[in-house]
Amino acid sequence: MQDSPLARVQAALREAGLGALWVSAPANVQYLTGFESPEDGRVLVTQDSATLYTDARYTLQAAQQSSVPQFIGRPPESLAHAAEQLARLSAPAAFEADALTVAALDILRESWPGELVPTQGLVSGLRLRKTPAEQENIRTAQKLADQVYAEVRPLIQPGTRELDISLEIELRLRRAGAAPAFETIVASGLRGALPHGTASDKVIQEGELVTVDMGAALAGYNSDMTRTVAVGEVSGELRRIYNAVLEAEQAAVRAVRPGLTGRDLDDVARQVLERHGLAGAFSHSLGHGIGLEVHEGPRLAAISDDPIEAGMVITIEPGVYLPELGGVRIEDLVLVTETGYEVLSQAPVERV
Ligand SMILES: CSCC[C@H](N)C(=O)N1CCC[C@H]1C(=O)O
Repeated sequence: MQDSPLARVQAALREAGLGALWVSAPANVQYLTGFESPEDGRVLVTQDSATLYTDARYTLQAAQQSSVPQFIGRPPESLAHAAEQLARLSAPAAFEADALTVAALDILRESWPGELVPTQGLVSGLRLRKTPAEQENIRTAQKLADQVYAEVRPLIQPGTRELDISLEIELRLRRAGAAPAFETIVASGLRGALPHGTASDKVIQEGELVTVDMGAALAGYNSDMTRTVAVGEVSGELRRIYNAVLEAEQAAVRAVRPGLTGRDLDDVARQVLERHGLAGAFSHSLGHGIGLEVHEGPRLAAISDDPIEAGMVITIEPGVYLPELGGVRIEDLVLVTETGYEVLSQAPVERV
């Protein structure tokens, strides 16, 4: 309890001179309570209590899953209940500025007494470094993704539609009790130049590269991995960009250790691609943290000062996208350890 996420938020409230925090970001609601339908939940955390607010569709589920007491009801009753708690406080209450619409804030201001101040990162900052239990959840999700990828890899053949690859992946994830962490990306041939090229009805052809970007969501935690594979013999230019991306990816993975920033790692990959004359075609950032959300801190980007710390789980995913030729992305899921890194994604990276 002493070091639970809730206890740490309460300590942060005391330190910041805040009486309470209204938590509305779904991942933060789940992190603090264990409630697995967090889009329909909010939490009021005070310095010495916490209440999960949800509605009657979740009475039983919330009782089973939530580690904090529940109030079952909708606004205005739920907000009136929270107002009673807030009326007892002498310090201002805070809300999550990055997870509340202007309209929702207006309703809170009309419903509650006292000052309401914006905060950012109070809970999501705690989520950056994963506990051993969270690491295990992500590891398990990735193991399943590796297994599903291995089962589906033989289907990536001339004559198969991209859609049929993604359907197979998603069906197998669901059969195993998981869900796709995001809409599976299967981008073949020229479509490979689309970084978010979700599967289409395009038929895969001999001589194409196919990028598969997939993740499993299991027990609330997500995995994320990309492999690009060749179907038959590919052109020399496709082979060149594939090997450049692979070199960039491996260099960045090997550089991972605590003490760097997200920018340092992004630089490592970008410099390799620069040497190959391909940095201009690397149109996104190197990677991101992952956990209860697919995209969370730290950012691994040219503009990111985010520190890399032990316990973080990050993706390393450089890509090169050339509209006249296609594209390549290779992505591993990496745990930052005290001394360096551990690669969690085990699906083979193929030679092209
Ligand atoms: C829609 S989720 C995409 C998952 C993917 N692995 C990913 O994070 N990216 C693919 C292109 C870059 C990066 C991103 O920032 O979206």
